Amino acid sequence: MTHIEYKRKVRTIGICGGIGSGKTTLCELLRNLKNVEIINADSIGHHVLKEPKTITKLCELFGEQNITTTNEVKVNESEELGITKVIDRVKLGNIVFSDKKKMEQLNQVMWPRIGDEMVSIWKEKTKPSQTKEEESTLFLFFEAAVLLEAQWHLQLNIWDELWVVCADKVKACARILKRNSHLSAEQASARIDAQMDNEKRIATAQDKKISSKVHIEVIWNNFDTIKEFQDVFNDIIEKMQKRAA
Ligand SMILES: CC(C)(COP(=O)(O)OP(=O)(O)OC[C@H]1O[C@@H](n2cnc3c(N)ncnc32)[C@H](O)[C@@H]1O)[C@@H](O)C(=O)NCCC(=O)NCCS
Ligand SMILES: Nc1ncnc2c1ncn2[C@@H]1O[C@H](COP(=O)(O)OP(=O)(O)OP(=O)(O)O)[C@@H](O)[C@H]1O
Repeated sequence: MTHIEYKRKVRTIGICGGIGSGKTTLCELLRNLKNVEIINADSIGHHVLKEPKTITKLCELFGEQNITTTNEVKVNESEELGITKVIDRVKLGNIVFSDKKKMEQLNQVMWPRIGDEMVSIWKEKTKPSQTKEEESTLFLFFEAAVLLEAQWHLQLNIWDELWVVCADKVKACARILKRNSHLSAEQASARIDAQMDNEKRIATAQDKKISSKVHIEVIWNNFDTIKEFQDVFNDIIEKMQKRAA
């Protein structure tokens, strides 16, 4: 018996950009469109932080008492409770966002695992199926703040486009302070400085190694209202659809 396989056209787009630049806002606008799926690399990272291997490795690096908290969880069918240790992201964040070396140690553990998960998801979404699917192109977005820092633009062979979202530091800092009220101005500023600056990010994305194969879109979001950003967004989507046609 012959099996017919149907392959839907998928266009894979990475969204990167600094903290507070507007990646999530952009994704919220994308969610209103048809044929769009968005995968968030921060969420993949949060799952990776729950893997026993990761917990063991990070406790060795940073000290169990410094980065974990204990949780009461159901351990069996009869609702018995047990204690388990989980990574406390606030504690870990406070350590790594103020210490470049420690951030590098964390990245060495996390980035390969997150990258592997992104490729697995991409393989799943792009594999042929036995049922006839929609003929329209699926736009598969990966929102990954540190996409360029992690070298995923070069290491993961999945991209059709890379979108770089940018906002000036003062703007980004004000947005972070408004959104994360537990952070001080110094902490917000340290988080921005822990990442690539806009200039380097744009230059990295526009480097021939990647821009010769992948469409690069630089998106400035220094606006004070979502309405102003929406106008820019509409234009970007129109061009994205033309490229996919
Ligand atoms: C440091 C951790 C524990 C903080 O967790 P928390 O829930 O507070 O933040 P969350 O994961 O939601 O990230 C929020 C933002 O912080 C910035 N950020 C996160 N990790 C990093 C990093 N390694 N380098 C620079 N900036 C980072 C990004 O802008 C991200 O969008 C967590 O971010 C982490 O494990 N980071 C390492 C893995 C990683 O790089 N994740 C980001 C994938 S895009
Ligand atoms: N054009 C805009 N007008 C008004 N507010 C905005 C605009 N863009 C973003 N914001 C606000 O700024 C804050 C940060 O934006 P957003 O969460 O989209 O950034 P981000 O790049 O996803 O940041 P992070 O990496 O920290 O998750 C949010 O509260 C958002 O509502």
